Amino acid sequence: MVERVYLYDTTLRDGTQGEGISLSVEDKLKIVHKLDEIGIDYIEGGWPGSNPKDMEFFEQVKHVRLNHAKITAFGSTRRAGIPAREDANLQKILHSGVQAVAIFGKTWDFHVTEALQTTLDENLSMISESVQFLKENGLEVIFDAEHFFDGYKHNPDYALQAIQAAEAAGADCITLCDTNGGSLPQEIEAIVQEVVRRLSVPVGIHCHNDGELAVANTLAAVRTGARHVQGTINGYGERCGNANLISVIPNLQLKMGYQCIPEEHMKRLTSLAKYVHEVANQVPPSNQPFVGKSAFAHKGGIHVSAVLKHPETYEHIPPESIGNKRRVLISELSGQSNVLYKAKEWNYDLNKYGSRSREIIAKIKEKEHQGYHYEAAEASFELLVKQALGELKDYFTLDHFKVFVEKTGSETFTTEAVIKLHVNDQVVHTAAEGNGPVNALDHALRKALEEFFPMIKNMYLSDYKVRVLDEADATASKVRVLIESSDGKEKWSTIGVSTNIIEASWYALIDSVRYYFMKHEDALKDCPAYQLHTVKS
Ligand SMILES: CC(=O)SCCNC(=O)CCNC(=O)[C@H](O)C(C)(C)COP(=O)(O)OP(=O)(O)OC[C@H]1O[C@@H](n2cnc3c(N)ncnc32)[C@H](O)[C@@H]1OP(=O)(O)O
Ligand SMILES: CC(=O)C(=O)O
Repeated sequence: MVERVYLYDTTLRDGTQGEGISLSVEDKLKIVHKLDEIGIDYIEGGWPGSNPKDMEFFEQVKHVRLNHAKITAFGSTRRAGIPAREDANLQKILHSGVQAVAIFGKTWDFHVTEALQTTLDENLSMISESVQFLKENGLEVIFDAEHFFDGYKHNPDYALQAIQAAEAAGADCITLCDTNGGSLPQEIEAIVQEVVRRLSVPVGIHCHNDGELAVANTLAAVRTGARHVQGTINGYGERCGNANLISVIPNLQLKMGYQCIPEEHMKRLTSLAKYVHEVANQVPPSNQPFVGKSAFAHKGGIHVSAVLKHPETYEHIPPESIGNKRRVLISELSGQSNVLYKAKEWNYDLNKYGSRSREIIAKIKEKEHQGYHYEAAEASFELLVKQALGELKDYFTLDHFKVFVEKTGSETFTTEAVIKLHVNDQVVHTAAEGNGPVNALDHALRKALEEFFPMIKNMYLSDYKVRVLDEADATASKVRVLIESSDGKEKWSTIGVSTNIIEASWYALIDSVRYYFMKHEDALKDCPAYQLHTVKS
């Protein structure tokens, strides 16, 4: 039978101890729903004794119907020198209305004498009396053995006495914490093995990522008997973060054969990770293992060639199994296979064009050498392919444009662009103002084309980025302009490179418009200018 590992999510508590992470009560409630849906067993909502926001969360979450997860509160053992029933933190946990609680207690003697500034015996009493008090009040109690691994390395007898005190007082699970995140997998394995041998209650693991080993250490603990795993979505957490459940889950379930969440929910991992990044207002790291945009993005030609034959040549798991997808990138490191793959994605059968894919590759490599970066501008790449195949329509041609920037005295800058284009056999000549030269050029181009292609009103520039390519040349440097455009439904990116920023912007701008027209050729039939010729490659 498949063995079960229980998941305890602390995104809403330890996750918010990460720099830059702050969640409102509404954010926390939204995340609770998603965690419950995917099958997390315990959701630690916060520390009721810490702040009014967490108290409000526990009030509001009482009205939320969950299918699976238990909402859990967090807190510490009682303060030194007072009875547990008089401890304000423990009282607040009881009033929070939860059925389960995790309380952390000291297991490293150094922390007892230096941080708590109390005696080793008093700390053992704090642990056992706090656990007992919460148990007597009907709660499921998880004891988080703070700094357990460091404590065990310095004074194993005391560390063991501390967790045995929690067990004797009735704790339902003892979670061993690598609080400073500095332990190595082999240390975790040996220590967890020893603890599992000595305790009768289930053992859990809670790892921090200071040595970049939180996931590895968590897996090592499970290998040697831990069956309760604590972590956060996307690895948010104090300092360098906590064990990332988004990586822990597929490793345990797909590779080590444990069951953590229902099999059919595995495909939701990618969207869960993105959702939590979004709510937490974090930019998702593209190289995040398993779920990042680049996690299955193949760039090197050798890789793409092999992946097309057998995906497992360069993929450790099928991307779809966790809801991600394979991508192929175009760059100077591409081979024919990259181009064939992309062409197939766009439904072009390059095989019928003989050696064209080689010519396309040669062109890309040459352009990338000039400063182009097609990986970030797939629309420009698609135009390049279409043009090379002789299938790109000649929507308009430029006669010339002029851009004027004027400043007189204390007046603000004014900018104007004049443009002359040919659309079929007609000439169009317009001018427009803008809040800068590229904006004025964009306005003038649109104004000129609007009469022939009214659909241009539906598209707009959604992002504009400039990067200086060879800074050593200062103001004579080459610049790369990347433009992102949208029609409200789709987004596409185009590129231009030149030593002149206006010229680079122009190339990116016209690619953006040409791409839009190319993708909506059916709609172009209703446009006054529909009599298009193809562009010579
Ligand atoms: C390993 C972890 O991640 S533990 C969780 C850490 N998270 C947080 O600290 C976030 C929430 N914390 C808070 O809101 C506040 O720190 C509070 C409300 C808990 C306490 O605030 P204050 O009463 O002002 O105390 P302060 O934060 O300055 O110091 C912590 C106190 O807790 C004591 N303490 C620390 N661990 C424990 C423990 N396991 N059991 C009992 N007391 C403890 C410390 O000795 C210190 O006591 P002192 O004030 O007598 O020196
Ligand atoms: C309990 C906890 O968060 C820790 O020891 O890291």
